Amino acid sequence: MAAESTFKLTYATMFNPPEELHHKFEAALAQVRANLGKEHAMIIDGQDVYADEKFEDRNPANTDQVLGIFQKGNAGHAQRALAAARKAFPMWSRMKWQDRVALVRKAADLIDQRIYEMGVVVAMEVGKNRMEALGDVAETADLFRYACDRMEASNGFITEMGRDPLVGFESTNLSVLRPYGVWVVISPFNFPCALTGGPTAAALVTGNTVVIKPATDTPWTSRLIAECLRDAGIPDGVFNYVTGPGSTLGQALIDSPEVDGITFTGSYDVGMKIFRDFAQGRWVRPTILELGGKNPAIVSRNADLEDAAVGIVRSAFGLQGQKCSACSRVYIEEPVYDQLVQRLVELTEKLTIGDPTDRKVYLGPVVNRSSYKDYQQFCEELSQHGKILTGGRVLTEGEYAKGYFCTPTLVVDLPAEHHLWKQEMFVPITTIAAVRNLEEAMQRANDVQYGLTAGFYGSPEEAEWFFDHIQAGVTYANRPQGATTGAWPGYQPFGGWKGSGSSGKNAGGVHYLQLYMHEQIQTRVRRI
Ligand SMILES: NC(=O)c1ccc[n+]([C@@H]2O[C@H](COP(=O)([O-])OP(=O)(O)OC[C@H]3O[C@@H](n4cnc5c(N)ncnc54)[C@H](O)[C@@H]3O)[C@@H](O)[C@H]2O)c1
Ligand SMILES: N[C@@H](CCC=O)C(=O)O
Repeated sequence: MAAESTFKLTYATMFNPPEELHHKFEAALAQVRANLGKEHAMIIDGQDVYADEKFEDRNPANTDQVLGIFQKGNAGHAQRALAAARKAFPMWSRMKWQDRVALVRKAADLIDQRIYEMGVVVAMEVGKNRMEALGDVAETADLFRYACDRMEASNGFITEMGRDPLVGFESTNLSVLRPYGVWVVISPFNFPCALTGGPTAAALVTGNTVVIKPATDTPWTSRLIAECLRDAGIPDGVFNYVTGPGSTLGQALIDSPEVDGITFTGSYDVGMKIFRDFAQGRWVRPTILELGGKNPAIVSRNADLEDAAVGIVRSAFGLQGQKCSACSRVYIEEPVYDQLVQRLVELTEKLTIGDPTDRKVYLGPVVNRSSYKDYQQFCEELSQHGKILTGGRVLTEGEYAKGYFCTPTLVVDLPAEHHLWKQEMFVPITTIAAVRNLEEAMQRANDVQYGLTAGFYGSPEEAEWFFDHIQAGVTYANRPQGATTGAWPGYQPFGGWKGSGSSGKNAGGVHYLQLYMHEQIQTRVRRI
């Protein structure tokens, strides 16, 4: 975002962008549209690699539109990519860390240079509105730079320790964090840029070599990240990009003894399977899992209700509720329940739905037919067991006829024991309940297997109580920019507790890079 020098794009600032940003997005949109339907290769050992089988990447806003043709990589491609990464590891890991930092920074600059093109691809591939799409790309460049900054701030993680109190000897001790080896990054569809690029940058800057496998709904965005890494001059084999189904290609990566560590971001069920499968190796290998969420907002009788309403609606329906951090549950103290619910409905009904590349649109389509069907089934069930206040239907006429468009949905009167209070739906549906007091809200908020993000609206004293009691890795108080969403590297490092994540250290934070390295103590003794 260098051109808009006074404007720093983050998920919290994206609501009033400068006009210039829209002009540049429009220009990039025209260019990308003129280049749809092309075939894209995998990248293994620096070479474009084609598979016998292919798959189509289609636009969820208009499923007639083929965005690109991608390679259906198989177990053989997984082995080739891992072998290339293994071969490159000695050179890359022994390179001065300052040189690795320089290359990763250069890749960040290239991402910035291509931000509009990449933003358009994210919007078309995922269905993100244009500001969310540009945010995903800008976040990626910031994650790259943050990883570089942490490497520098930590002196490459080389730390002088105490000297042994020996008579007649000088004994110096160094703690050196060193890379593990070959790292696999498996990413989800919803943040195809940041959640592919962020772990990749962390793994690379710390000296690991990488194999990237994106979600099958979003292979194009990751191809563009891979191009930025390649064009920055990162040597052949240091990163490799393969595409294909998780159940075959992804599983082959997980099952390989050639993998030294993995970062998986995706659903709880797939993540737990990967965790168990990966544990079948000969020793314990680092497994960073970033999983689902069922993120609550709690609203006290002392809250600023307008801030609460705006923040909840943004977090419930940004990216069509398909953020791990989406606000999918709301607990409101009884005295302000009616007033807040009325305002939530008003704001929800004002949201614009349509082609997400259009600047006026807030909600695009959900990502694929499976999510579209899920939405319809959830709405059917919720209408039987609760009351749908607004939404609850898909749009199928006119401009919506060829896409997966779902109306943003608010539900009340769902019994507290209903399973949809606990299950991640990952579509634009939020359930709302009245609570007698904040203790009841907190008990219900924590009574799920997840612990990713949470939001609170109330007095400053109540907010401190909230932080102290909520079981979640990213927590916000009194934030109209987003009740539970909108974390940014360096500001809100992102990660979850309980079933939402394995490492307990958040991405884009001060403790993250260390997850990609193991410690070696080097003791050097000489007689004096
Ligand atoms: N905690 C976080 O930071 C975070 C961020 C974004 C999304 N998510 C979660 O991701 C989910 C949505 O993304 P999704 O639908 O793409 O998730 P998903 O679990 O369906 O897929 C994620 C990735 O895993 C791959 N995969 C599937 N089966 C595999 C297997 N057997 N072996 C190896 N790889 C396999 C997929 O191809 C994809 O690349 C939600 O649950 C969301 O909460 C979490
Ligand atoms: N950075 C995102 C979370 C990514 C998960 O899907 C947010 O905070 O909204």
